[in-house]
Amino acid sequence: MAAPHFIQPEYDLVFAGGGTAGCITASRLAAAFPNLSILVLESGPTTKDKKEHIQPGHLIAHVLPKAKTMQHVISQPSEHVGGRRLDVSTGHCVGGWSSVNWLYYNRPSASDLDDWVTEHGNEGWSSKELIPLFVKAETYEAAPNKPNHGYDGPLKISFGGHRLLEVSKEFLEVGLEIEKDRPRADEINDFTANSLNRFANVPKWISSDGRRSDVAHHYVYNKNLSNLSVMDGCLVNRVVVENGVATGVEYVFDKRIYESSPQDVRLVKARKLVVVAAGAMNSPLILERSGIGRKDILERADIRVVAEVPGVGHDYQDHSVCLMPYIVDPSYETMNKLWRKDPATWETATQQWDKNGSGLLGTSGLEVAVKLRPSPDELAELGPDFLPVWNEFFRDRPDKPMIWLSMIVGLPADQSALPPLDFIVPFNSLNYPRSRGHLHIASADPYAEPDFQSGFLSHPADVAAHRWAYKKGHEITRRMPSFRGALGPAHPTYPEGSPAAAQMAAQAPTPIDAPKLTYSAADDEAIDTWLRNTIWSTLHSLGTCAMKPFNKGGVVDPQLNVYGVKNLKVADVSIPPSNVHSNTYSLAVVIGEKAAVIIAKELGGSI
Ligand SMILES: Cc1cc2nc3c(=O)[nH]c(=O)nc-3n(C[C@H](O)[C@H](O)[C@H](O)COP(=O)(O)OP(=O)(O)OC[C@H]3O[C@@H](n4cnc5c(N)ncnc54)[C@H](O)[C@@H]3O)c2cc1C
Repeated sequence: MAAPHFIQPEYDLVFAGGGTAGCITASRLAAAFPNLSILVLESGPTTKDKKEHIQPGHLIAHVLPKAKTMQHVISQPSEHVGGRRLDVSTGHCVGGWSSVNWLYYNRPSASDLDDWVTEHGNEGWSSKELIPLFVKAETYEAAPNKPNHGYDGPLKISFGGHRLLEVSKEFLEVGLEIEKDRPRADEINDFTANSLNRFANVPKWISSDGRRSDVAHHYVYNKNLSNLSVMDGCLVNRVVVENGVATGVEYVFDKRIYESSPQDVRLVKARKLVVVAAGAMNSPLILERSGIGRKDILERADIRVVAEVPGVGHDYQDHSVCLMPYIVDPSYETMNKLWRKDPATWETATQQWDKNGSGLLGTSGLEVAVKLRPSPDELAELGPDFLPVWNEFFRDRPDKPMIWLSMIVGLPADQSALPPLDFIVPFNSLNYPRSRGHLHIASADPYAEPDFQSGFLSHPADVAAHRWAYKKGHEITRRMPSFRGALGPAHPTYPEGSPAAAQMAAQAPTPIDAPKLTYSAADDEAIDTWLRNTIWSTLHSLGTCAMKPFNKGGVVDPQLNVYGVKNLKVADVSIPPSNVHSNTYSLAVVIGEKAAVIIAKELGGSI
């Protein structure tokens, strides 16, 4: 299909990328300045009124290999991950990752944000200044009258149309029983240390009537703003910079969406400002294609240097994740029954959702979590590789967890490649990995694969943290009454004769009061090898256009201006200068809101 758009030659503001932060900033500005013309160019397809973007349980559609709503970014092979090339996908549609993500509601610690000021010099980005923006964006249906939550913002947060599956309940019950120092809480998102070491049923970015709280439907489609044009299938190649000023962008109609569109390069001018909001996996690539980046990287791709900004794409960060798939008794309700379209489950779920948004289609199957910060005894278990990181980074920051343990009630993969069983997947997401990667262009072609390295497990402390947390997850899961065994090939292969190896063969739950497994050095080595062969990304890529001083590797200043170019900003999850412990949707939302405030002020108004 050829692209149907009519795009004017000039707008006041042009956005490269119509994802989470981009849609929010553009929508807030369009509403506040009715005379301002705003264009958003989004490379992915429209999401309007499509069930796979509205029904949370339908998210499996985006996991399928041929899904056009995801862009698969493949890393270079690395010895640290067993020589594998990792697929770190990113949302590729209007609404970006907010339209395809797993809907788990999670917020950073206050110190994660305060570090951006105290360590990286970004005035205006402290927790005190940002928390009101978290509050402004949400309607917290999960509980009334909670401090630091909002009750009239665009994005609804609740437990979804399906509050807690039986298997999730078991996870909480067993966790509470064997982790006596980690009690139950009804809130683990209050920005403080009170959120740590507590088991909780977590709310989701889902309204209580079972609908995904994406930004496309809640900031754009429902607003009908006549001065805001969001064009799908428009792939931005580069920002045009003339005499040090960004004056517009060049784009092509994305052939992955509009297959028969001619590939001629089009130009749209920006009278006031260009905002790059293409996400952490694409914003640095747009800058580099525009001639903004490290000199040798630009020259290698035959691109004229417009501004030498060596920090572009330099410090890729993420949360590496360790997934632990287990089989559960078929009598339990799991998302696998829905995802493989078991006729009875699908029919019931459809009826329930059509009636009032309830049932399995009203959840993502991600319902429980505990944010783990090790006790002194546990620090000893973590061993000498982790201790220096504890002393240097964690010890004096009591609101920072090391890792969070959560669980998906289902194995989220192409179901046609799986046996027709019921699974649960506990997983550990490492909060502040020491490992770093990079993301650069390898060519000037906007469709070309980038030069990407995740950096995962290149620091021994990260391996130690994952090894420790894997054992913790296993101790809980093997005691759950629904447990029917580990999915063999997806767990460590221990040396013959070790107690851990015997346990791997178990197909029935372990008594709750059984002693914890002990692991030999050889067992630990088996876990490390398995980690390297299976570690993956939580898909929380960030930091590739960091907001830091220029001489410390920064790409943008605290007003989000790209160093060395006028009228050009970056606004998305590529700008955090350091990691946060939480998932990153809440962060993208607050960056979108903050960017709107900054730009509104520069335009002589306020939001
Ligand atoms: C599968 C998945 C599950 C996740 N689960 C959770 C979760 O449960 N909870 C949570 O808090 N976070 C989750 N996240 C992360 C979170 O959703 C993202 O970090 C956040 O939404 C990113 O927002 P952003 O604005 O930085 O980028 P995006 O939302 O990705 O926006 C960037 C947009 O730019 C577009 N674009 C890219 N290149 C170009 C170009 N050249 N021209 C034009 N357009 C372009 C992209 O298509 C995209 O729409 C998940 C992410 C993924 C991928």
